[in-house]
Amino acid sequence: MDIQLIKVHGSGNTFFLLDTTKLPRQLTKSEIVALTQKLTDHKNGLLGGADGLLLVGDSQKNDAAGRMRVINADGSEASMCGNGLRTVARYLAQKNHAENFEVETMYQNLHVQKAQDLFTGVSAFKVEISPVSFAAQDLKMHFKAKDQVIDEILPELSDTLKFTAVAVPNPHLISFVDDATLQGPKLERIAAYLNGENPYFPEGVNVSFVNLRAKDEIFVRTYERGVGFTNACGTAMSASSLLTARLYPEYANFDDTLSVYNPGGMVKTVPHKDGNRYWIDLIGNATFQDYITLDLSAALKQDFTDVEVQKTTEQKQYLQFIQTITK
Ligand SMILES: N[C@@H](CCC[C@H](N)C(=O)O)C(=O)O
Repeated sequence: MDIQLIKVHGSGNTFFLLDTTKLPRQLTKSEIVALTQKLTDHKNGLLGGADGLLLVGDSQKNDAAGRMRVINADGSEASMCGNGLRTVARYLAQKNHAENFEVETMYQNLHVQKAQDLFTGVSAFKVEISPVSFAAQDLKMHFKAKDQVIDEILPELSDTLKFTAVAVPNPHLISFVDDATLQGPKLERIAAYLNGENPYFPEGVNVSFVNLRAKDEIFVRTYERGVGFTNACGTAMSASSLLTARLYPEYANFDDTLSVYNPGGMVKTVPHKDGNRYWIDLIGNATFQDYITLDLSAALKQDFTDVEVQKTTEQKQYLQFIQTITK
């Protein structure tokens, strides 16, 4: 069976996007896991691999333009993906000739909207990141007698770093650090531990270090659950922006725009608060790099010899955009 994929990225967070409505039959769970692992493998995968697979389907209740499922590189399914949602929004916008609509995700329909191009040929979308929760049960977090962790030292992880745990709705553990710590080995040590067998986050957690750069400017480095280090994680950047406004009001205000730099580029975010409800707007590129046709059974054997690839010029333009920003 031939399948069509698009290799896409948001801030260098890379995915293969598959419109499952175009398949003659639906894929089984084990085919989805195996296909993701074979495609995304950075050594032997397709086109240098990727960080995950995005499945675009029909909205189940028919109250959204489509549905997004997110499969991490290791085959686990995530409840949300901010960078991926921008590319799915662009895909559905083109498919349905619409600019402003909702996309169904695991827990909630989310509002998405076309935004102004970031640069010539660099399409951008604004997506809603929601629902937000600090509750241990939503994070599937188990620190003794703690219902939430907000800006506290967790001696189980580090004697000096303060952490905040927040679900948006996928789980994030975030620490604000200085420049040396941002680039140092602690992030990998802590994140690799929490994404292996451990009593605190048995289902794993995305871990980010954030550096406050200037008013309305932060840098975020993330080690993702189910993937490892990625160039950027949209939900992590959104959660980090919200925490900047909540914990460091001298660096950001709710309802104001932040520039969030990351190893793969830059996005804009706007954290919002209404009583106890938080949400974030995430605005950034939705880049389509390659249109791909391949045979499913060959792909499941990691045989990519007969794959047809049509490269776009969008990555060239994205790299030009990157030249215009200072990290
Ligand atoms: N890269 C994504 C997040 C993908 C899911 C994450 N690894 C998880 O398991 O929660 C983003 O841009 O938000």
